[in-house]
Amino acid sequence: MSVRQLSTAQEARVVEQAMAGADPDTVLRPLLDAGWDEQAAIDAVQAAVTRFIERNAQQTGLPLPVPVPVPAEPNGASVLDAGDRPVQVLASLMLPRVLVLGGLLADEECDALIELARARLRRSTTVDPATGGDQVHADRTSRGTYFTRGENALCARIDARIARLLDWPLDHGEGLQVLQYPPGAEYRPHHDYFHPAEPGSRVLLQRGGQRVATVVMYLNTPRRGGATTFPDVHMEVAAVKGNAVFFSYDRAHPMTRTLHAGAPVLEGEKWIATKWLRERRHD
Ligand SMILES: O=C(O)CCC(=O)C(=O)O
Ligand SMILES: [Fe+2]
Repeated sequence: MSVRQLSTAQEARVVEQAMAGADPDTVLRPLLDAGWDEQAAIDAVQAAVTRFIERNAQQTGLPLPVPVPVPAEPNGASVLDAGDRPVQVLASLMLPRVLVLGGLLADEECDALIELARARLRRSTTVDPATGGDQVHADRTSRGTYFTRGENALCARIDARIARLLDWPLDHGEGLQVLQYPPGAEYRPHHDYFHPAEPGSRVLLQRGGQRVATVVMYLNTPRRGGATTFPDVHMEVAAVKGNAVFFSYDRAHPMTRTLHAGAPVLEGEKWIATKWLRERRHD
């Protein structure tokens, strides 16, 4: 069976509706009413939207979007299944795509992760744009450590929980990074993707491709300060023990509005665990 094509007017309507965030049923309804077979209508709508995205990317010079984890639909379930634990959806934003999650970790898991990390903390580094190696940088005044994937039973459990929650293969995730921010420490605004133009990114991209999403888990509740902020949209996520913030970026570009920061810790300290998700297998 040949792929049925939309008329120019139908295609324009589909793109307009998709851009306005219409749900799939609304977009498909006029085609079904006009006698289209359901699968043919879905294929035609998908093809139209893909063509639009490609044209738009070409015209604007933007990179093409890649698939990212989609843990929740707009106005979907309030509680997500993470396999061994229910996780609450506390807030959701479409651009940037941000989900604030409640109860991703149990209190005891937060405490245990802190204790495992405490023994091996080092001053945090950032990626050296020239080489892709690590460098100590004033933008990042925390101390931290990395665990390899599944390094111990607790990390393995958290790695598996996140893979299940995000429906993203376990081996596409980097190992957990745990950070401690003492009072006054912060992580200034940055993107988590590797900047394509920087020479050092080549090395990092060879192993697993781009980062496409981040999960920042709060291992304690700082007395004051230490929110994760998204300056492009003036949003703050409060650091609350056991909660997490998920955000995804379908291309390595500021248009994703995923610029974010760890705001200064004003009183007490702040502990987080970060999981970055890659496009491909990260070994
Ligand atoms: O500390 C935070 O809230 C954000 C941490 C962060 O941006 C990162 O680890 O990449
Ligand atoms: Fe970050």
